[in-house]
Amino acid sequence: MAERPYIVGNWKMNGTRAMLSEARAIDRAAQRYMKAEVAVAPPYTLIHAVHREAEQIGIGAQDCHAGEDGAHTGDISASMVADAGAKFVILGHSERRADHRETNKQINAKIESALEAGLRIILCCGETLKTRDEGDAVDFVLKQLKASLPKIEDAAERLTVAYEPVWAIGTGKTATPKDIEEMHKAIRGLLDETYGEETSAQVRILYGGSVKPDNAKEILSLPEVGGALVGGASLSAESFLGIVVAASETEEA
Ligand SMILES: O=C(CO)COP(=O)(O)O
Repeated sequence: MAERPYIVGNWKMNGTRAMLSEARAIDRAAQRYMKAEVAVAPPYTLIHAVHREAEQIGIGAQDCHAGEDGAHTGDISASMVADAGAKFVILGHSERRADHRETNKQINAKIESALEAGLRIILCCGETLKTRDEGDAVDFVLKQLKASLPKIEDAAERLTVAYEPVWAIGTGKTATPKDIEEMHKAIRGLLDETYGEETSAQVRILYGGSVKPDNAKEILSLPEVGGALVGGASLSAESFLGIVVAASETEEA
């Protein structure tokens, strides 16, 4: 794959200003591993501060509202996160779908709004264990994506898809290489169908779900895996950088 592997830390609802030293350490070390593209998505409260610390890594948000501004107490718009220094936004994470009942339609509206604000998008998808056990994982994920993918031929280079099986998030369980490969190939097929092969080739597909330094190399070497979306292991510079190192070693694979 021509593009550098994309390693993104999703800090979720973790981090106070004490975490800024971790962000600084990640940023300084990332300058030595230029074969990987490294980014973190801190909570809203830290976006601006991490942005000020960072010279190398990309900074993103974990969500945004679909509207531009107005009476939406507690919400943050795409242009507001961009103003704080975010260059991308994670949308459709399974924790948002579960905790806030976000639908594919709402996620699609957020994507359009974020693209409008000039942000890059990481669109998450993934099945529950029940769906996988019923043999419907691929169909389910493709349906999620079909309903939320933006109509954006010209913005494809700003789109990344992240496959995150719900049952692998924060559980220490990872999907098998065979399952990851099967799902990523199916997602690529859908992207080819939706945007055409040339445009689809610009969209990276990340894997997320218990990625750690000791399994990163195997996962990142799989066909169609263009990087990783990392939760727990992104909260310390040491473990996150272990994944960045693995990514920079697998780049030629
Ligand atoms: O949800 C995830 C990243 O968005 C994955 O989380 P974990 O790496 O903690 O399993």
